[in-house]
Amino acid sequence: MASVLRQAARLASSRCLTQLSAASSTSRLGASSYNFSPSSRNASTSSTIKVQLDSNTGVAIMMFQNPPVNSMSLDFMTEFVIAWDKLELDKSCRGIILTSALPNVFSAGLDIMDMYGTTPEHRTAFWKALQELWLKVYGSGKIVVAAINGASPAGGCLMALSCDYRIMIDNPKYKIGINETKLGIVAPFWFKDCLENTVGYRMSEMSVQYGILYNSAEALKIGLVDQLVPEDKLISTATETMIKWFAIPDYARQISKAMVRKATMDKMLAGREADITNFVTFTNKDSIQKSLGMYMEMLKGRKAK
Ligand SMILES: CCCCCCCCC/C=C/C(=O)SCCNC(=O)CCNC(=O)[C@H](O)C(C)(C)COP(=O)(O)OP(=O)(O)OC[C@H]1O[C@@H](n2cnc3c(N)ncnc32)[C@H](O)[C@@H]1OP(=O)(O)O
Repeated sequence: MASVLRQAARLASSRCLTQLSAASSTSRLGASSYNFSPSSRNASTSSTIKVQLDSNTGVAIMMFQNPPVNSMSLDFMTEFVIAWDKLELDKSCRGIILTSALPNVFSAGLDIMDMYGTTPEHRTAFWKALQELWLKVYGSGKIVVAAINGASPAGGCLMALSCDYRIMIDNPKYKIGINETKLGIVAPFWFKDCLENTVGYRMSEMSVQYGILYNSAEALKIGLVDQLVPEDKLISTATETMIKWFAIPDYARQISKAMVRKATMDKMLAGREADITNFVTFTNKDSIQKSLGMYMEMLKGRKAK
């Protein structure tokens, strides 16, 4: 089966290479060069992001390794974007699987310590980095599959929602959702838009207000994830899924994807500066700082028990 899929991918790949390079100019590409050799499995590791690209299949696996919980700190997001840009420029890469190198957690979302007790300048850089990351993943011309191998709250859920397909380990202990209100903070409009685009208006209305974290079965039921698999099948299923998507000509798929996502991206781009100001102003408030501090204490206290 795997070899048949690989062969199909190679055929599709050779048929679409010209189209892919033409389409690349329409996708959001980054700025650096990244020369994987054309026919082998290549690895690249920064301190928090590990990338493996199989140039035979065109599938790259990008693993988060920012212990203890893959929180999205400014450093993590900066390294993510650098690694992402390199893959975007690599024509042998047609799709990217996002997953975690740590057990039990995909990503704990934004690093609360970057929002708590930091300067407005720091929070401005932090929020810009998040916007940049999201624009790149959501607007990518590549096929992006989330292989969710653990908890995925808030920013972690946003990361998954920005992919084209979500596969999650079938385990009720892993939760995913937009839980910001539980921290006493508000998810920005573009988090909400991504959720709404995926699960619909009514479900997102309930979800963002209550700050609901769904277990894997619930997430599948509402369409927040597309597929559940046993833990030992996660990466193989993600890879096989990706290779099936490769049968679609890239150019047509990329234009279709851009068409579907354009309104959400344009809305965010138009409100980008205001969104940064909102975030900084909001997190300047004493009441919000207090909520964040209490939440961190709760997390640490929970561990002590
Ligand atoms: C108007 C609009 C304007 C805009 C207004 C503002 C908009 C902001 C949008 C925010 C988006 C977000 O993503 S906010 C972040 C939301 N994230 C969360 O709520 C997740 C909180 N974390 C968890 O639930 C758990 O940690 C979980 C991920 C399930 C893993 O559980 P575990 O038992 O394995 O691990 P724990 O013991 O809990 O955590 C291990 C250590 O990691 C720390 N830790 C856990 N999550 C962390 C986090 N997100 N940031 C930093 N540190 C974190 C803990 O404190 C522990 O630190 P030590 O004790 O020192 O080891």
